[in-house]
Amino acid sequence: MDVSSGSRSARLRTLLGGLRHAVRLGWQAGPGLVVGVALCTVAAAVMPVAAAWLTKLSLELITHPGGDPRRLLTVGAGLVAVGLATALLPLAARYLRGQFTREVGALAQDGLFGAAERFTGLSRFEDPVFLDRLRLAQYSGCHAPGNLLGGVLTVAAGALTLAGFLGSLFALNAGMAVLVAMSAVPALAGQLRVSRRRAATTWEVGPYERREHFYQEVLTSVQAAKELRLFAAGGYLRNLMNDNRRRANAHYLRTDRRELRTQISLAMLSAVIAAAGLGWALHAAWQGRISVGDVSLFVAATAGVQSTLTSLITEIANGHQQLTLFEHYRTVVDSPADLPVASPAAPVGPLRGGIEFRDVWFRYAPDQPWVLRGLNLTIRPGRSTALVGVNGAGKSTIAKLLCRFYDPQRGSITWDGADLRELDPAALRERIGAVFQDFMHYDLSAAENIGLGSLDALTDRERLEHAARLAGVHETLRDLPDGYDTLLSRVFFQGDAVNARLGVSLSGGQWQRVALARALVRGERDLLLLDEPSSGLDPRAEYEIHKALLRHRSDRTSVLISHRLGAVRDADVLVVLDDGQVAEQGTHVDLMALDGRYARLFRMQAEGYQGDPLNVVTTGKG
Ligand SMILES: Nc1ncnc2c1ncn2[C@@H]1O[C@H](COP(=O)(O)OP(=O)(O)OP(=O)(O)O)[C@@H](O)[C@H]1O
Repeated sequence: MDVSSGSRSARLRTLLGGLRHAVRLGWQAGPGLVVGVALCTVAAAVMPVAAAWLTKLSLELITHPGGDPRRLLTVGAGLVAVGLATALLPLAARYLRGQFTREVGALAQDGLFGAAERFTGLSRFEDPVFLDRLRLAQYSGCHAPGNLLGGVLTVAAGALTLAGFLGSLFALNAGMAVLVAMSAVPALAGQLRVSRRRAATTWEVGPYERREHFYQEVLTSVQAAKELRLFAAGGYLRNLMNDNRRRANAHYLRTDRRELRTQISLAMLSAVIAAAGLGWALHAAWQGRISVGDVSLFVAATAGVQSTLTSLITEIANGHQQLTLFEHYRTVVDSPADLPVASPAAPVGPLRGGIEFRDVWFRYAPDQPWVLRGLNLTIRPGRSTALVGVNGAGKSTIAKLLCRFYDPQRGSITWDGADLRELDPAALRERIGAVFQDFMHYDLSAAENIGLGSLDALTDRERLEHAARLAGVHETLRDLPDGYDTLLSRVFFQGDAVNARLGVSLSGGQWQRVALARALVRGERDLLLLDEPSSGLDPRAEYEIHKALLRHRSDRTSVLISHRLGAVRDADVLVVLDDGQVAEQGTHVDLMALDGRYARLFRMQAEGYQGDPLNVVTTGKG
């Protein structure tokens, strides 16, 4: 629910729901800290009152000599204690609040990223609105509960002070007390409007700030540094970064101006009321109805009520803004599953009958073109299937659909006859090993870079080394300064602050082998997806790795994607994709005999290697 829209009562219900959620989160983070902060804040608020009473008592004891001196001593000691408490309590409250904010921030962050991890598909991470929300959720989840606790306590403490001042004013002029109190109503309404606008501004500037952040990252990332320096493109990106900052600032400026206008109106209203009150007080004193002392008390009480009301209203408006922003956190944490999961989900057995795409239509979003248009394809168990086609033909899309990162809009994909939508995605993925085209370089140790493929192998060095050997990268990793424990990163230090050492950077092909090892460490999974697993390898390495993989998976199901037809010609079935459908399929020999697209592409590549070097061609258009 968006708190900036909907009826007033719906908005209120949402805000109250948010408040309950924030309180629950705060309480989970540290009940002791919440109680500690509350006690310190309330105690600090009553200290001035205690000091006033003890001062009054001590003055009375002094002006009435002959009393018990021990009483004066006790009152004096009380005053010292109150003085000390007045100095120390705010410090203790600040310390506890800092600790509370850190604890609740860590808890909220864990909750948020736990929720993000529960999204089984990829579409949320490709949705700019969701990414904007995620950014605000991170901020508000970490800060809102702490700020709300502080706000609630400040309001409670302010209410105590306000009651004292308002009582004094009421004793002198009841009408004036009511008038000052009533002036809080437009002030509160105005400030709430401002806080709603502020929260809306934070949402509106989200896309600009996220883009600004992207440019900042690119301008300082080592991956982009080569191109940006060679192409001298840094200035262009810096301008884009500045442009997004300027746009965000323009939004903030508009909001600041509105806020200024509201606050000027409210300040003038307060001044008019205070002036009217002063006029009444002077007139009453002139006529002898009240004393000069009363005038001074009246002025002090009016100023006290107004300033306390202002700070109370500001706190309430801040709390309102925090709650409005906290809705982003709640929305992410309470988001429904992105892909429907059957309940109960059917078990996923070892692949025996094969995987079938039946009349599969798929596009990434309703406003985007179809990538697959009624695709029919069978992936036979125990066989290797190679997908071939021009750039954008949909090969990687098929690999992602096989992992159920998306669901097709029409048709079905079945695993041994069971629709993937009926299966538990985690159980399905347990049965799959994969190297994706855009595989990750993790700034972690070499062992972790492989072990992430199967967490139970993280501490099993033998398994890690076996996978690395299969991927042909064992010797490289073994010979690193700290072997498999070497950090594969140039942006973080290895070791602690005292013994910090630079990590190591691998070559593109070595990284690709590490990614392959990560897939292979999963062991004998039912399905292995290899999306361009050897594009960065030298020809000899590519040949060796393919031979090793064929040996390793001789009776296993594999889907290979490659533009280098020489690398996949030995696959049991070659599938040529075109226009979102299967254009040709068969063995290399079948397809060469067919003399269709595959044969043309294969001959072009072969000629490229043997003939005129200027005619080197791959299956890609781009
Ligand atoms: N995450 C995505 N969101 C939107 N469109 C996408 C996404 N991924 C791919 N596409 C589009 O889907 C089409 C198929 O892309 P896909 O990556 O499956 O092709 P491919 O055959 O693997 O290409 P290549 O040989 O270049 O790797 C392309 O037109 C691409 O623009």
